Amino acid sequence: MNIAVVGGGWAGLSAAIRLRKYGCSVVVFEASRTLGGRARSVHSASLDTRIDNGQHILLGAYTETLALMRELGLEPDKLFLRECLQLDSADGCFGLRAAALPAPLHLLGAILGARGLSLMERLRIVAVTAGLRRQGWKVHPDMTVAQWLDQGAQSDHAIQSFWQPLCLATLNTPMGAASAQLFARVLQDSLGGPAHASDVLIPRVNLSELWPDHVAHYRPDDSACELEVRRGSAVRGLQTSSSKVTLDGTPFDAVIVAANASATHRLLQQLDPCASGTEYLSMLSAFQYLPIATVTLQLERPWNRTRPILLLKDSPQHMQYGQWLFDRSASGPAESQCLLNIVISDARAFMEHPRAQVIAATIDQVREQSGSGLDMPKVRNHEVIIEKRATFAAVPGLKRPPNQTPWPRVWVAGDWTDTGYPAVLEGAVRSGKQAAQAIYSSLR
Ligand SMILES: Cc1cc2nc3c(=O)[nH]c(=O)nc-3n(C[C@H](O)[C@H](O)[C@H](O)COP(=O)(O)OP(=O)(O)OC[C@H]3O[C@@H](n4cnc5c(N)ncnc54)[C@H](O)[C@@H]3O)c2cc1C
Repeated sequence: MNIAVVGGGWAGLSAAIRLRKYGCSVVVFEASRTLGGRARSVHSASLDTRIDNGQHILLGAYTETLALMRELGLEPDKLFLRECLQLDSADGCFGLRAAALPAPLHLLGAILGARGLSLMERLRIVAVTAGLRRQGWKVHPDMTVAQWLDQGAQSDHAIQSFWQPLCLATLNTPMGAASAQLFARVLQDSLGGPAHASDVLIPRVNLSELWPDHVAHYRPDDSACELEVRRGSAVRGLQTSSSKVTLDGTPFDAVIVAANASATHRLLQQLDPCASGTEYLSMLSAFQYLPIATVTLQLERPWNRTRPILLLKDSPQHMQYGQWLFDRSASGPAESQCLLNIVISDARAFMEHPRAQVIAATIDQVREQSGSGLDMPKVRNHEVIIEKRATFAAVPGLKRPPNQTPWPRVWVAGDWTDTGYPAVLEGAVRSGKQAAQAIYSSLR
């Protein structure tokens, strides 16, 4: 079988590996010169080094992603800084750390021992989470995270210090609009699994190098099947017949379109109209998107903070929108030793301000919240990367398309398909694997 994959993001590459393992010949077409899609490395001219398009973290619960890396012969233990769940605010006012106990006691210990929350607030967090577990991690599909927290009698203070950062980091959607069901899925995976599922994994190397760049060398057997990766190769035309699909004039037995939802829409709308095609296309065009901004500061010397990740308190009235601070001296490659990443999820408000002002405010925010005795070294240079369509808005009632399309020999994959996850790496990897399995069992 000769299969085409459109898109060299995590979903497309995951599909390609699985298909090659099944003994198919695969060609991956990637529009960009860099593999990885929304989780890729870029060259920063102002910092004169390679950085990521945005700070990413993975969880111990990302089992398919870790398995895929092992399949490629890579060693996740070396490629990630792995830590048990620990959240600390940069100003030291809030903190929790998973206890060295079996699940779920490790998290019970973390919440009951949390610094900066009253006893009542801690008990209510435990109660609302335990209630969710009893309900099989299911909530009403129309409910927002804000409504769920309100129902769980969470205080404003607990919401601001604990729930809001968690919701924005995992769904990139404000609590008032975010789907409680998708949030519950994240909690289920990280809190409802074994103790290591809630571990936080910070890449030690840049994202494209983590595994996407290794895919072209994947050779699971001695067969003549090839896995070819064509970079800088955007697919523009797609046609199907009962026996073939054709991409820009080249025939294949089938295709997995693993582009983002809007690029996938552009390709699929070229196909012959069919009964359920209109409904399928309308699911693809219904997504709304939200931006993520990453401000990278290059310091004069490494800061060597004790924690690689810290929570920041935002203060919109001062144009301070940073939510998380990553000190790359603890986790990054050698060339990242002096870099700090400040992450701003749902960065719409950040984008409204003049760039110079909002960067100065972000630097002030980090400096002010970093506590005495830990003076931040001088900032030498900075870079800002805004991914305008970082993720789809994880709102309630979203209809997400399945991998199988109404057109014969055409499958799709991506974090936006019906994975049950919000837009995350593990969802993309699982979607790719699922599409490959489906295509193989239907065509062989
Ligand atoms: C700044 C940022 C931070 C994030 N942080 C996290 C995090 O911490 N943890 C986490 O789990 N997730 C995070 N995510 C989400 C994660 O990056 C995505 O869920 C994941 O990368 C999506 O992968 P994908 O393969 O589905 O899609 P994409 O990465 O969008 O891949 C699609 C690919 O298709 C290519 N393409 C499009 N059209 C064509 C065409 N016509 N021909 C050929 N190629 C085409 C594109 O160039 C792209 O490479 C973050 C995302 C961003 C942007």
